Amino acid sequence: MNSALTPPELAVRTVELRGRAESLVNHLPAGAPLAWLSGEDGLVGWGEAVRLDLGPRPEGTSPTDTARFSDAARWIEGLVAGADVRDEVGLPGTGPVAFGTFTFAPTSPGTALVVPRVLVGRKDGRTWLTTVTDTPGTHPPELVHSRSPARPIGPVTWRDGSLTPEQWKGAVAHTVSRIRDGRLDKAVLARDAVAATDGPIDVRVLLERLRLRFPSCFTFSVDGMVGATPELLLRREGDRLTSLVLAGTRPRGDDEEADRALGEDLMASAKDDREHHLAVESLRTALGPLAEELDVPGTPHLLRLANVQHLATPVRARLADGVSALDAVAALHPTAAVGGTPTETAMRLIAEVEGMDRGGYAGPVGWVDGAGNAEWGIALRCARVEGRNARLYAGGGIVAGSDPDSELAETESKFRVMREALTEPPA
Ligand SMILES: C=C(O[C@@H]1C=C(C(=O)O)C=C[C@H]1O)C(=O)O
Repeated sequence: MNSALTPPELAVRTVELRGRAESLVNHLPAGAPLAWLSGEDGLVGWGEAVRLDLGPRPEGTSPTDTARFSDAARWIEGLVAGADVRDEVGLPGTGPVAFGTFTFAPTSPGTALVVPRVLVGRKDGRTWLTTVTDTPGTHPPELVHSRSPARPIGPVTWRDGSLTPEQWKGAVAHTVSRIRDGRLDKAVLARDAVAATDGPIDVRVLLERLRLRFPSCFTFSVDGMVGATPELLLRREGDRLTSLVLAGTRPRGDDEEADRALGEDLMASAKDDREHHLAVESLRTALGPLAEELDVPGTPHLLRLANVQHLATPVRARLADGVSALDAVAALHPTAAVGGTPTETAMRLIAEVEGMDRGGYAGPVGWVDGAGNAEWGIALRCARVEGRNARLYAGGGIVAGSDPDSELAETESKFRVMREALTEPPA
């Protein structure tokens, strides 16, 4: 547990910036950038005005324990209550903003919230600058930095993660047999792969490649977790909540005909329909008690990304009075798109058979502002970047009809997001 559960008082200023149309990534200094980008819009931040590190809960804690979310919510409330805020823009993402990464499991280290010293944001053509200092009327030293050019990423070597592909297929087969025995309906199994290069990885290079290649996704960088997720756990604007449930996957085809055939096969597949249905129902069950209105379409649509296609269901809700974004995150995580059904049985199986700690992978990643607006994605298509190494993660939903070879191929399609961000030659 962090000693700083009572945050310091901060002076927060947001002003509009005019005539800035360049990529938000260009504003970032080297180092540990904070980012949440969707096409041209989003937030980037640097410097640390204040941070909260939440350590792992003790072994034996229930896998569905939500203390890390309530601790974070309390800390943010204190921070906002004590802040001196002057915000002349007043949009979601202005004023005080905390970026965060929550671990998938409560017993893993790595949950952190960071309030940057400097933030640049853009939404619908409006750009703003927020600075955070300890004394009103001052500028943080991080405001002015010389723009260092992005450092190219050198040649990358790869090694297996915690399990070899054969071992991982064994874990899938074991999971299928548990599902057929009737012990659970679905579990999402993931694997890792490790990249090493010749010098510190400049996260700005990854961010720019990911943002351009996946404009409909959320490209993120928070405390070492870097990726481009298509899955929005929730967006909160006022009392409106939106979410996008994804489950059910095919690769993209090599030509238009093959691509269409793969999409049609996905839309007609009973196995994928079941996987998707379980993910949607887990969201409905979790959100129901928090919502005044809940709109869940009956059938999914096809979402095409550069590397894969998914079954997708967009959900809308109006939140009941007093329900915060982090209350909703705590209730929703983990959906059956990344955990399984029943949740607790699936979480225990995942811990038993994956042979790795997921850390922030498949956990919530995103930001929340002082007015309670927020965007939290599920940290997928991502890696933990540390120095010259990156540990990539990818998984897939296992149900009674799953085949280990196809599941392995699906994880390879999902790894491509970060593999190509690491190895794409400069344009
Ligand atoms: C688990 C991942 O993705 C999730 C699992 C999916 C599936 O099983 O079809 C699809 C989208 C995501 O909800 C991942 O990308 O690692």
